[in-house]
Amino acid sequence: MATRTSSTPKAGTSKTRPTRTSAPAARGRSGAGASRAKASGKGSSSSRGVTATDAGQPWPARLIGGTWGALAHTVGGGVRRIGTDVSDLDPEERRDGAALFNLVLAVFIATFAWWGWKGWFPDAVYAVVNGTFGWVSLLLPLMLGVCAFRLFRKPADHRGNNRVGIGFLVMTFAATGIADVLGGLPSAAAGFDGLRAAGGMLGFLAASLLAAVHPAIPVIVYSALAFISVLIVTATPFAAIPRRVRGAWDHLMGLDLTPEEQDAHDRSYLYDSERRAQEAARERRTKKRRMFGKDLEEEQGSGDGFAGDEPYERAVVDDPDATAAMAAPPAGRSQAEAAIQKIRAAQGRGNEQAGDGKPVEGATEAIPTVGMPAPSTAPAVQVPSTPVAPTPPPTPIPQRTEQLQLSGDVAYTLPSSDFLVQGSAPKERTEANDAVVAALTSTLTQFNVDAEVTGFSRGPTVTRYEIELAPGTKVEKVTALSKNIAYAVASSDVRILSPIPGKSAIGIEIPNTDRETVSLGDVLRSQNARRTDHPMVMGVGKDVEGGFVVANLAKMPHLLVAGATGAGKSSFVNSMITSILMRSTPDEVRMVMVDPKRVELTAYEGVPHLITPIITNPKKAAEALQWVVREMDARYDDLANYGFKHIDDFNKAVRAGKVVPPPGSERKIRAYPYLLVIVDELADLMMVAPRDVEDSIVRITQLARAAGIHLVLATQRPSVDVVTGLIKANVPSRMAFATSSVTDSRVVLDQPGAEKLIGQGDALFLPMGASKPMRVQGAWVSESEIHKVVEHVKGQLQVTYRNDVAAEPEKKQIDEEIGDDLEVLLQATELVVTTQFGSTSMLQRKLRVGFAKAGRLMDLLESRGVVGPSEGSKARDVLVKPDDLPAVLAALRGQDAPSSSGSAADEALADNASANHHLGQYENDSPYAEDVVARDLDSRPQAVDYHDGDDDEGGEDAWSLTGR
Ligand SMILES: Nc1ncnc2c1ncn2[C@@H]1O[C@H](COP(=O)(O)OP(=O)(O)OP(=O)(O)O)[C@@H](O)[C@H]1O
Repeated sequence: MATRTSSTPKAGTSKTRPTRTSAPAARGRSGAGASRAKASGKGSSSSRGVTATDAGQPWPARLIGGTWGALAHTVGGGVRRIGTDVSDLDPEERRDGAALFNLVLAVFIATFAWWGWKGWFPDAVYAVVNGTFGWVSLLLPLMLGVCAFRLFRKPADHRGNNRVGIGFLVMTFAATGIADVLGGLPSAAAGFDGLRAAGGMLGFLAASLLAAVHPAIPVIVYSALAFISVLIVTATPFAAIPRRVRGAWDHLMGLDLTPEEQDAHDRSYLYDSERRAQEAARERRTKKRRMFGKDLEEEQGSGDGFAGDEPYERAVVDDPDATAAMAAPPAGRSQAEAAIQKIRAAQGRGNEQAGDGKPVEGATEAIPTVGMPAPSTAPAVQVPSTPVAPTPPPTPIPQRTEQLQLSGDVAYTLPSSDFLVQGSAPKERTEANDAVVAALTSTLTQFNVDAEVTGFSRGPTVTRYEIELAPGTKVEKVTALSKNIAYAVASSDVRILSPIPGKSAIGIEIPNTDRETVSLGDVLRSQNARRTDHPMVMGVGKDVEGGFVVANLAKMPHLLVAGATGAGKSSFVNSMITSILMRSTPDEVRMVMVDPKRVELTAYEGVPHLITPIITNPKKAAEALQWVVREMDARYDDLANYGFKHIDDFNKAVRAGKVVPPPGSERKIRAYPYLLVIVDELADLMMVAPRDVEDSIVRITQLARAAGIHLVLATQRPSVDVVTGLIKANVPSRMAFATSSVTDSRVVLDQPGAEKLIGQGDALFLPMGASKPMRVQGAWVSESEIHKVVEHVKGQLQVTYRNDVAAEPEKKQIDEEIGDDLEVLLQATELVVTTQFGSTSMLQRKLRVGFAKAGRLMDLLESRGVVGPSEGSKARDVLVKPDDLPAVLAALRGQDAPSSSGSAADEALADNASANHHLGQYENDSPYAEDVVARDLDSRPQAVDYHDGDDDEGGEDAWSLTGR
């Protein structure tokens, strides 16, 4: 029996291929293509009549081939029409010749096996068939008939057809084995007559050996095999057997389920993994926006929607009619014309739906941006004829399950989701998209590329058009056309993805001429954001398929944000901070903001999540990073002392009351908040203290994850001197906005791409662990929204700043830094101060040290205020007078300074003294009691310093557990 008599060699073997989309064109093309088509058996000569190569055959062969093909095609058309109105298929797909062969064989065997046709020819064939299969030959016409039917109806389902064929082979073999046993296990001596009455020759071979061991064995083995063969033929996994059996029973009893019930029923039977895969596929489908929308209502009605988000995440599924129209345009009309017509027809249907009792509300609403210049792209151009999803009413973000009770019994209310406005409804398809499809299609046709635009996913900024290649067409043929495509669609920002990750299709991302703004409110209200109430989750934006993207900053665990001026970095940082303010209390997340540009983050001044005023001085910022390192070390100490690996576990244990201070300690142990350190311009910091900043960043990024400390570094200068190799290696997540060069893109993402972005929030997001960046349109939050959120948050709690964050590092730190170099540093100080000449090469010569060591000494001198900053090849300014030398040397040695004049040395000494004093406090278990600076003495409760012990109770700092 044959499931497929002519196999299909991969068309990649041929240079030209008769296009799927146009059979007449294929016939008109080169003889090579046509002959290959024949060899392939695809719609072989049988179904397509005489081809060019047929012409080389003798006429009787041509006549038979042509007649067979015509007959097969007629029968195939008839079979396909049973129960449907589809009588024809793409000639490339048909297998009518093979199907007819199966059918003829089935009928022929039936004539003598079922109907007892006699004669020398049927008798001879019957003897062979019956002698081989025994009475199982009675089943053969049935099996062949099923195969023929499938081949006529589903010729392209190769896997299914092969499965059924293999299933029937197994079934035949098993049945002959059983028939042999039931026929009394005839011996070979019984001759053909004996075997024909049982399982034939095949049955004898199958059963005799097993029956020699025990007659029951072949019955058991072949019954099992027969059962398995039924499962193969019916494509029934073991897990689905009960469901199928029950389904069959219900069908017999007339208790069939409705499609919805069936769906629910199916799910309850599927294994978890299968269900998850199904749900993932369903989710993907719902996100996907296809060009040839079938029936939006139908998809929505299938019960796949997600509460509150359906209009955003709704999918438009393929319309086979539309695809068919693309595939086979009417003769005399170009492919592009046919596509456009089909699109218009589909669009008309979409409009009908929109008008069908479902008013399109809010479709033309743009995001109100009160009090600030609207983003240049904000109001999306409305195309009246475009089907638009109705905008859902904003659903409030559900109440957090956890009681938002701050330390000190202060109830804290998160800002209402109403503060963030609702964006305009996303569009599935606009006329601009249709125009691009037509342009792409005609470009492919003009350059004779055998490929077609099979769909597109419209995102807010760009649309990704999907192009599928005909077998044998090289990917390079499309990628080489990038300039022509850019020309055709009149956009220089065309980005080609080959392939689209996870798909056998090329993606062409083309900016929308009618782009849309993504409102942060919509992102935070999306299902993705609601799935978790993790306080560090931020709204990122929307991907190219229009799906909402949210990210957990705690999992990144550190993020580099880069892009040219005006590309959207600051807007992203704003969205990030606003997300945090919307979702977290100051007990959960604290922030350190560094804003050397002084204008970007001022709106957040005074929010209780801050632990220090917004730092604008780069030098102070570098110091703040050092504080973060100390903070991290302190947290690690606690983790180590209490035996936890991550701050989350520690916090959980604290909340459960399982962390108790050691006996004798009066410390009150509190959960540590996440600490988010945001640097809005890294370049400014790297200019003042490159080594210190790099050291701190590297140390933080290497270790801080477990301590709940996360860094976000933004820069508009992603060059190697700002984003050094060390920083890059330790900041795994990247968000690249449009960069000015491919070199910059490589610095941020390690690959090109960002230089092709189109600015204004268009970004490539490469979260930790991802191999390919994801294109997103960043979420937009307006100044007025930020203002509302900030006002609310400030109204809840009064900010409490610590004053040690941007302070000079402690003496202990200094000692550690100097390490074994104290002696040589003292000599260097003496030398520089007495000569008043701050030259590194002088230190090299006089102290006989290498260049690196001399440079380090000079840096140490700078950090202690002895010399000024480096001025290139010039000697540094010496800031200490020779008179002050003893005091400075004493300070370096860590000794008490003799009081003297108010010079830099004095200040150094004073700093040291204060550091000592500070340390003393630290050792006395109340280090930060005085650090809590209340800025505002109004009636609001104060944000509690999470390290602060309770003064009255003589509380101990969270990390002074060991009584240091
Ligand atoms: N996500 C967004 N959606 C819509 N428009 C945006 C978005 N992000 C930025 N824009 C537009 O781009 C302009 C510049 O953005 P932004 O100030 O964030 O750029 P930047 O990269 O921070 O620039 P700079 O480095 O000069 O501060 C904004 O004023 C706004 O009009």
